[in-house]
Amino acid sequence: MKTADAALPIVQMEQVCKKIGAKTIIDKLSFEVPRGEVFGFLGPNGAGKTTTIRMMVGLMSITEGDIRIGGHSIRTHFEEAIRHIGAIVENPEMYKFLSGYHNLVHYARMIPGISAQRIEEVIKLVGMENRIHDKVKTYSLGMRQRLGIAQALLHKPSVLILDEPTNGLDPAGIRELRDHLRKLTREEGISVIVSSHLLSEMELMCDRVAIIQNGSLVDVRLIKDFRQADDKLQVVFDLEPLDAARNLVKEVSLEAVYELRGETLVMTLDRTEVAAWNKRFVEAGINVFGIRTANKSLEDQFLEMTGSDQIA
Ligand SMILES: Nc1ncnc2c1ncn2[C@@H]1O[C@H](COP(=O)(O)OP(=O)(O)OP(=O)(O)O)[C@@H](O)[C@H]1O
Repeated sequence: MKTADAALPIVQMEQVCKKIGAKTIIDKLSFEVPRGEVFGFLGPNGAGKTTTIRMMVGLMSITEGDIRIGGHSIRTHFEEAIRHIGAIVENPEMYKFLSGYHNLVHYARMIPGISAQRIEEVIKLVGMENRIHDKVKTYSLGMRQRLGIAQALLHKPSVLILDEPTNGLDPAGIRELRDHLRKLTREEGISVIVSSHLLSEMELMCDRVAIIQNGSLVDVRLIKDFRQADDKLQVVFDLEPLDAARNLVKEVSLEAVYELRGETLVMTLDRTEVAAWNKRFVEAGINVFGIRTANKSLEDQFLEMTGSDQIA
């Protein structure tokens, strides 16, 4: 959806607080979701992801602060703000004995101005052309979810918000979902917000993540920055004979950082040095059986940031 505010972030969280009774569930949460990205909302169980998403989509009131969607305040300009959102927060209602197509037609009737052509478009966007005329009861969980996404896209929202979309999906289903979400950002220019407590899934799906814990923001980072956070690589060389390799390392460089770990030699290197060391070992008659990196996983980095072992 083109708006005069196209340069603004699609979602702006401004010092959002949610209190229920005496309990503060969300505490001064501020961050921005740039347009055209898959944005992850990550935190351990109970961190406040669902509460935040419910506030974003207008299902729950905001105690303090504001949320702007496409530049419009959800507090003062609810209709304009909500028009930009397509969301699946709870399981979408579907008629299992109707086809996917008839579900979409039924749903489209409730939204003014949805054309038959738009229905065809959303079917294509979620890649369901081949199965759309089958009954929903024959669909896998992943297909039901894609139908839900198609339904949420009918009114051409600027941002699609999915709460824990990978729940219950197998790895193939997750991969498929990721491909479809990426396609949406590319082909429809739509922004996508997904929540999850699973780092591994976020890494696969998202361009950027906001990490929350106990209702507060820990950090917002590009996934690729996590990958580049360590510019030095820990490189594990599987070598034989190991003693000769160690002697060579000592001979070549006094500064080389290395350790013997089991039957391997682990060196801390710039990426560009890896090939040079491989060459030196081979030229010295040392057998190189394997080279791999052993850097901190994204997960380790998250755990360090949140100081929590709850994120799994
Ligand atoms: N209506 C409510 N009344 C009181 N506390 C609530 C209410 N709704 C949520 N909470 C509490 O707020 C906190 C955040 O809940 P929320 O469901 O937003 O977390 P979440 O990050 O989505 O977790 P999960 O991954 O488990 O769904 C939890 O401690 C929860 O118990």
